[in-house]
Amino acid sequence: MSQTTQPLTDHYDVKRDSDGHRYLHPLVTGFNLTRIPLLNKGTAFTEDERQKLNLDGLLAPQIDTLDVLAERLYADYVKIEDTLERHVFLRGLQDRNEVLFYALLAAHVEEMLPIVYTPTVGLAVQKFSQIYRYARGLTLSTNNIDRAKQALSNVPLNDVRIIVATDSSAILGIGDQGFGGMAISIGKLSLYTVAGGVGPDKTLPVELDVGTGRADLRDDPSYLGVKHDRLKGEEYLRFVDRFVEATLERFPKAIIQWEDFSKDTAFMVLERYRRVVPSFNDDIQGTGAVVLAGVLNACRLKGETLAEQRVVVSGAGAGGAGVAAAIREGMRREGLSPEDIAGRVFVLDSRGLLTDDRAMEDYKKSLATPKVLTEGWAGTGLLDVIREGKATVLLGLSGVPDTFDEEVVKAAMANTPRPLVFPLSNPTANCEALPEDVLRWSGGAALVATGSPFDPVELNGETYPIGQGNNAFIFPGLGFGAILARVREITDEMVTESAYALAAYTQRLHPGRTFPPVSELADASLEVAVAVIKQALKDGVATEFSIRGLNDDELLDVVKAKFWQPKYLPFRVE
Ligand SMILES: O=C([O-])CC(=O)C(=O)O
Ligand SMILES: [Mg+2]
Repeated sequence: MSQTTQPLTDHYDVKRDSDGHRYLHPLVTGFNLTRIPLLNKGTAFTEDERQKLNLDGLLAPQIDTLDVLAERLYADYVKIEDTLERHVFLRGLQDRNEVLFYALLAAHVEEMLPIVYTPTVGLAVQKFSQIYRYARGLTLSTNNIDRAKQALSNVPLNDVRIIVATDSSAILGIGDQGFGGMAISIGKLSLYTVAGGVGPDKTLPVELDVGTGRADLRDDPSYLGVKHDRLKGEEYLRFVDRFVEATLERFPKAIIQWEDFSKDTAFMVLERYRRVVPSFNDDIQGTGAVVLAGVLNACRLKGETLAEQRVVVSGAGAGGAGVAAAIREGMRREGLSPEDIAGRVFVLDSRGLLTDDRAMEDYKKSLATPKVLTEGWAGTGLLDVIREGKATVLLGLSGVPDTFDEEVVKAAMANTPRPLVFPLSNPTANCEALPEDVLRWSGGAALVATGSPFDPVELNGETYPIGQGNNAFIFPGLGFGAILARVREITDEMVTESAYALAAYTQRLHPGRTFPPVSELADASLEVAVAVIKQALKDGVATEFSIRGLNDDELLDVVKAKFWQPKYLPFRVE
């Protein structure tokens, strides 16, 4: 094959000058350089670069700085009213000039997170075929899975460290989305960079298009995914095996975050691969950890412990199961026995309380309440469980709006003056209750946190900030710590430590809150990363030598130094 037919995997080297400053040595110049989002600087190419890189005459005469470009883009951005249009605008920028995208995002995290991430990303997933513009990430489908290695070799990156992969079977709370799930992989990775310090050249969104169970998508001529039913059973596993095999070969240092797999595949995929490739499931483990952190903080605000609570988890999918497991682990750490815990954590699916006499999927069995504990109860529906189980904490992971209605909240208030009510499902339309309703019904007494962003609630002259209990507070730091420690495996303890690190961060800096403000996502992630590295060392899964024996402050310095910042590096051709 001639040079020009090679895939574009080597388009630059990052080098250091004699003073240790980084610069880019481009292997591509001229017009092509302006078409590579990781390298394009738009009008910020300097006069010298323009001349040396064959760009002379191709750009506007004006030479801008990154800051000026970001301000100009922001002025355009705010003129757009529709949130999906804003998402498309930002995604377009990401596909054109990636450093500028991250500079803009970093400068407006709180404002733009709801656009690149939940809730707008939910809409972007649903409309993905309509808003699709450029190639980004890796799509494996039944059309090309037999050529997975070739497909991986076409990815224009050489050192991917973090992959977010989805089979789109349970996107957020909105279910099977077929090919559109790619938007969630892209959105999660934007957070890895802006909040988790992983350079965009080290990130790869992956869509595993195994088909869709939705006939409406398959029949839609504008749908861009493969138009057959989902692979199941052996065929499904062989598909994912091939992805993992090809990934291990091409990107041996990569970690995989499994995202939005339905309960039918999430547990199996996690267990099948977590010791083959360092990986974790964001919905089971990330959501579990973030909710544990928020519940610990809310308990402290009440002057109580977690071990004193009685917890109802509404929803037994990946998120619900993960949250129940995390809460149980938290109670175990506070000294409760398995028997004590069994009487304090109640998990409900769409048919009511999981009790051990019921027929159910394997993964639910460990979540079930012993039937004997419910003897004499009036029933096993949500209200019955809250009343009979004396619930003090309500965690919504069902994806069903209005699950936590006034009667439900008042039932919890009969058990405790200040119940924790966390309607956590995403996006906003799938949230179990609106924070302002919960606060109104409880006269401001309930402690409320959600999964999607909500404005503070004003009630009787008081302002209540609504904590965002989203796994965005966990996965960027968890993944970054795992990358820096070069782990062989991501252990459950590493995930649990990330929860305690987030709780500690919040308690230290925002003692009145359940979660930090989203503007501090990156700061919180630094501390999560440190805790994850420490636990990786303790668990003997860290292979990175240079972090051994460092104290907390030294580890924090390492994490900060490695945190990628959006800057245009100078180009040099020798
Ligand atoms: O993406 C989010 O906002 C949180 C999450 O993982 C989910 O809801 O599935
Ligand atoms: Mg998710």
